[in-house]
Amino acid sequence: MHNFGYFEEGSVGKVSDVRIWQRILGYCQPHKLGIFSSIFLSLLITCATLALPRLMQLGIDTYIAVAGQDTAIRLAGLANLAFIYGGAVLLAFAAGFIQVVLLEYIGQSIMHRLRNDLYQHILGLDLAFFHRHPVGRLVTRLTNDIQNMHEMFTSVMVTLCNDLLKLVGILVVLSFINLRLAVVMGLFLPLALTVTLFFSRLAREQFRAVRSQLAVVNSFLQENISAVTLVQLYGRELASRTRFNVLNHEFMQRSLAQVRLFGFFMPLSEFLSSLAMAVILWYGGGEVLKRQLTIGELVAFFSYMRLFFQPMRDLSQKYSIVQSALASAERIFQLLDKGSSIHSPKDPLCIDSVKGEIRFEQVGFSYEEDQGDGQKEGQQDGQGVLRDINLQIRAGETLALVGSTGAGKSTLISLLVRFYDPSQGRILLDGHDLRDFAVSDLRRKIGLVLQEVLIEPDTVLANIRLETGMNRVEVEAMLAETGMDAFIQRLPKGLDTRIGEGGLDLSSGEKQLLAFARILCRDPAVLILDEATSSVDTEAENLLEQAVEASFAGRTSIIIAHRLSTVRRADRIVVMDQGRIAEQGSHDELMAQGGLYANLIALDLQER
Ligand SMILES: Nc1ncnc2c1ncn2[C@@H]1O[C@H](COP(=O)(O)OP(=O)(O)OP(=O)(O)O)[C@@H](O)[C@H]1O
Repeated sequence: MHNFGYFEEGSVGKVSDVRIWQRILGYCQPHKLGIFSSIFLSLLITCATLALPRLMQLGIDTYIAVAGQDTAIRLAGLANLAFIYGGAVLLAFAAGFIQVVLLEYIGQSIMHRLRNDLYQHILGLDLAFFHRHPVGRLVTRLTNDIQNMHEMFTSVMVTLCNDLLKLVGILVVLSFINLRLAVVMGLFLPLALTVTLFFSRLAREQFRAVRSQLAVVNSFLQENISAVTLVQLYGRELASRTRFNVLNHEFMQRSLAQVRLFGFFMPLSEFLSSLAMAVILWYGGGEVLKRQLTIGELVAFFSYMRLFFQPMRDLSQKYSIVQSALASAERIFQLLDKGSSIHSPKDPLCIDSVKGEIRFEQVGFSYEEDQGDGQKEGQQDGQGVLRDINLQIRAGETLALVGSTGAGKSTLISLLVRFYDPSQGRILLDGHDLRDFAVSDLRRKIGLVLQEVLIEPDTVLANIRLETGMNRVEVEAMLAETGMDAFIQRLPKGLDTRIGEGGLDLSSGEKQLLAFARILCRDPAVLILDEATSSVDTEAENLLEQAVEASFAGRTSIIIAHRLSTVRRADRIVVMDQGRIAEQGSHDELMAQGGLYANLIALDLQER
């Protein structure tokens, strides 16, 4: 059964939407020559196909249905015509082949560019966007939606172009042969068109109904089979079977409705075509008797009418594919138009070296949720995740952030590297608002080591230096200085060990060390560390602690601390609670206060 394209969220593209077409044409622009060549090939194919009935007519009228001519001459004439007929068939075949390859190439190139554009765009979007859009949907944009458009560019465009030309061509040729008969045939066109469009709409709805019911059946199966232990434990087999039976029955009903529709349309289209033949037989036959039409012309008419109905059937199906491709295009372009809320200024500050003094002034923040209607809703009835944060961190100071789960520590750090901007107040680096720096420059100056590490399939050296341009000797010196060379020496080929896909799999401790080395390559003025909550092996942990200590010297450092040893080492400890700074001071001062910090220590900072 025909696939009517991929649909999502019940959306269907409007074929009349000019803006979408304009943007699609924008992507076609570099392939103008190829597209024009393909249209030219369409013309060739149409001419060659339409010549066939005409050659048949010539054969009948000039050589077969005439009396009194020498048989040898007639046979020679027929042989010539057969030769030309064969040539036309060959031409249509060759042009068709070249056209398919050409359009496939154009389609693939356009999709390749679109996929790249989309991926590049997605990578540049702010984190808030990713919290609002599930990853699965974004992957769908890059796969199914693009595939949908590809289908339109290749299979549909070929047939659409050829079919439309063929329809017009047939009407023109028919009117040359016999205008009155052509007009009679032309009356069938609106009827056939209406039936086809009506069918394509119904078919699309049926197709979507079947697909959505299939999704229901699939998710039921997934849920129930994965929870089969519970189904058996609570004796829910009968209830589960009954529910499945209902869903399964509905699926069968919808599938059968679709089959009935196809079963009706296919003969209907055949019926219309045969009806047209009957009219030609009656009216055209009469014209032959009145000597207004030759036998050859009548035969040609029959052949043209056969040719006429095939494209009509094709068009009904292709129209649906175009609609679903346009819906895909609309979703893709919407995504491409989505701007990031984190911008670099037009004229960013250019300061080569910063000292690393940080100031939070009346900072407030809430994760906003887009309600889809442009309205933004703050969390907890306007109560932000961070509130009234006033904090000054001196250049070179080591600050430990502690607090229970959900206190807002990670959020505070996210604001520092501009994953988000504060909803209120401002954050200053060396007296300059963070928003005055270029985002990439800021993220080089403020290095954040996260617990997740993105490994690229390459050597350890390449993974450490990334795009910094640091040479091998410099990397080795940095590793030796921080004591991390011991980690490298443990690897089979040292810095040249291949890791990631197809290479060595690093342990979580080793990954942490790599992430740390990576940040140090950028020599950031401010170093931020989210201390590992998961346990890493003791050797890696020791190495990491040693490296952290070495790299904290002379740098502003902020660490989300989960270990007692870390907080003791810090110059100052900031305790967060429900989005506010609850306490701050040295370990001894805070212990003496006997407040929140003392409680956390009693739990050994266990609330990770
Ligand atoms: N992307 C997000 N969207 C909405 N709310 C979020 C998001 N990230 C965190 N939150 C909420 O913000 C609050 C603060 O979270 P945050 O991760 O900053 O706390 P934390 O102190 O770092 O906690 P933990 O130690 O568990 O990491 C929590 O209530 C959390 O549920």
